[in-house]
Amino acid sequence: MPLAAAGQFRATASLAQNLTSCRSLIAKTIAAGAKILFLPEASDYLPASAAESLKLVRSIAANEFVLGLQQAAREHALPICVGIHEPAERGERVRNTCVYIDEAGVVRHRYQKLHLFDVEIENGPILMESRSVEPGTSITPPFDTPLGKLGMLICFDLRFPEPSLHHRRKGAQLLSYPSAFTVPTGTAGHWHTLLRARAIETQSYVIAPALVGWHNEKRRSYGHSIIINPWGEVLGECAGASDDPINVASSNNDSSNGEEDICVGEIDLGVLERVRREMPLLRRTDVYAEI
Ligand SMILES: O=C(O)CNC(=O)[C@H](CS)NC(=O)CCC(=O)C(=O)O
Repeated sequence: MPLAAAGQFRATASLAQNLTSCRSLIAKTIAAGAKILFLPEASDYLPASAAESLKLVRSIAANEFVLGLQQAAREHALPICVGIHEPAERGERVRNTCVYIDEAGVVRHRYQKLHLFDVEIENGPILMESRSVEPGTSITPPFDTPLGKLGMLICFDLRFPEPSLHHRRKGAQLLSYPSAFTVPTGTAGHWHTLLRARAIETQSYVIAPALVGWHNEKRRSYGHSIIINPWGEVLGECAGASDDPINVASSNNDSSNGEEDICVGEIDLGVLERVRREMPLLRRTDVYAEI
């Protein structure tokens, strides 16, 4: 059965450093024999502020991080699905997008994050994504990959069942959620619970690669990149953020604490068909609205 890989690393504001980390995840993916690699949200850079994001953002064609991944995809004939930033058409904002690079190194599909993370949680994260990010306005239809039909969503989208059910109705077999989940919400169980719910209710594979560790003095991500099957079972999972104190400058690319890693899972569409056949989820759209 073909393997999918989900990678995690500690992104910083350096595109070059992040490319180096992702190249090492690509090497691990090849060594594991996986046929497709999923990389986290904001893999090109994790900014410390909206101003820094505007300074770092560039178009796909001029993004050295994406160009490097395209070259690696071509070299290894490895499709790569990755979260990045793109400039918005106008205004002082960027787009939070996910692109699918095929085995020839061509950017074939893109999706722009629909739901933005604006939260002010006591003793928790205060993040206002909509200040710097322009929300998407459409769902990219599921498309063929060597492992099955893929529907792309991003991070905070995982809290909303509607777009994943929409993908399922359109034929998706795999759902991807590249993420940069916060530590307080991850520790509360939201990451595992919601992702397993999305897998169980859509009877699909869920692949969620996540950033991990300290990105800058203020921001740390939860990690726990994960692959879940249509029965809700966890097939593979990476470690969480280590308890190391803030160590932004020296610790990137340091895989010794286990943060930079991949997990893999077998994608068996026979299992998916069996789950869907054995437990048909027939909706009562005569009673409530179809999504
Ligand atoms: O685009 C960037 O620069 C990086 N983007 C992110 O880190 C995004 C928006 S701040 N993070 C999340 O959506 C976390 C959601 C989350 O943690 C939850 O739902 O609990």
